[in-house]
Amino acid sequence: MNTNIPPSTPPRVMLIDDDRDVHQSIAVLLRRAGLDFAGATSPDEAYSLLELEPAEVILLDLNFTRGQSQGEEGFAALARLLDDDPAATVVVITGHSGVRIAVAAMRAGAFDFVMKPWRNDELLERIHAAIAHRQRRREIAALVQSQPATPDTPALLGSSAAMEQVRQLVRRVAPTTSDVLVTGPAGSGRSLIARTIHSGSPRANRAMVVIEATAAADPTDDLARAELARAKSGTVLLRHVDRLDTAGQTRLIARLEADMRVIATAQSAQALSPALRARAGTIEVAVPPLAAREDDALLLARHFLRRAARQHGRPFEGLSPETEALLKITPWPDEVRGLEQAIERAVVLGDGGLIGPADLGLKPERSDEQTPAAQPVMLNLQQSERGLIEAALKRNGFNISHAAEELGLSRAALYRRMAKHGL
Ligand SMILES: Nc1ncnc2c1ncn2[C@@H]1O[C@H](COP(=O)(O)OP(=O)(O)OP(=O)(O)O)[C@@H](O)[C@H]1O
Repeated sequence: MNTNIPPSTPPRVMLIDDDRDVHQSIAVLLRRAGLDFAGATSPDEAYSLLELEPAEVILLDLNFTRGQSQGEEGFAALARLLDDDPAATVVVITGHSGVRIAVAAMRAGAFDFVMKPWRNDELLERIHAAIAHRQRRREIAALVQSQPATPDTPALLGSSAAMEQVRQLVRRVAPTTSDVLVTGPAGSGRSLIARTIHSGSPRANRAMVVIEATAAADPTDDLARAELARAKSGTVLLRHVDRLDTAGQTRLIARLEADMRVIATAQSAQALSPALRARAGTIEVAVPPLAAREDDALLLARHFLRRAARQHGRPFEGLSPETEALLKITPWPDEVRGLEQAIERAVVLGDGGLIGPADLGLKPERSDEQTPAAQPVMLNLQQSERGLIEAALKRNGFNISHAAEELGLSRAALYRRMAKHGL
């Protein structure tokens, strides 16, 4: 989750409420008070927006479904907001008779509450108190923390039951020092989950060392050896341990220190030797493919669209209804990464209007066909490789070492491929 707030900008307050009239009146109030307003009409939209830009204070309405007054959805959102950012400063909005609910929300980690209908001066007072609290916390954290904090880990988005289970497991294992094996298809978010586990761990104030397992096991790779040594008494992310044969896996085990926390990624635990499974596979976190995540593909597509539009300074209208329908049923080669790249391509190459199926390489649904309704047009190997390299370079701010590490290549191999593709 992105928690870095530039110090000089006006404090940002996010409202999560399904009522557009409430948005309008609070937006006016906050802007007059010199604050920056951001609005989300659902918790899912809020997680995505907060990932792109953090807020000093979050105003959270507790009831989203008409007729509900017990605040279950609001409490679930409160838990998730604090889970994504334990320093989140949340002020809950409750109905006028909701004292019991307000108390429960504060016990659950809310900073404060306001009751409907509120007086504007009282609401502003609460917001300013929350902003001051958040800033004090940040100052104290800076004083206490002598080491630079771990870089922000992007939030793990998705609201399907399958991802909720993953999130629960991550929450449980993160604060321990257990070794973890993260399994799932390539591009499904295994590394992101590894980073999330690390950032929730007692060792989070030390950087996690990320190494391709093939390099870590290579006796001639002195750089990888030195990197691995840095992870002593810390945490190492060993990517793609299943790319090693049994001998390689044995060499790898020999290099792992007893007090290193190992988080490894693989397609499945099957390819691991019993010895490596014993060392690195104490707990398995299985990442489901997008196809098993209900409507998460759509939620992620909207998020990637917002992010790409912001990153590349492109206006965006959104996804066309046809695209949205197809996104729910389309299998993506390379999973979340494939979807992320397709959206970024569409934003960069598009004209800023609605994104149609063709912009994502999707074939419109044809009712007369027996074959699955939509298949992304597979790019040829050359294009895919170029796309992967370009995206890795961008993601890593054109840092060759980091991009090479992410791609599982040596720096030299990455340079060769960049030259081949004219990058
Ligand atoms: N649930 C998610 N929410 C937001 N972003 C996600 C999610 N899952 C994956 N991503 C993004 O998708 C991209 C691919 O994820 P990641 O690199 O973690 O996959 P991976 O399984 O480790 O892939 P590989 O091992 O093949 O490189 C990353 O940019 C990551 O931030």
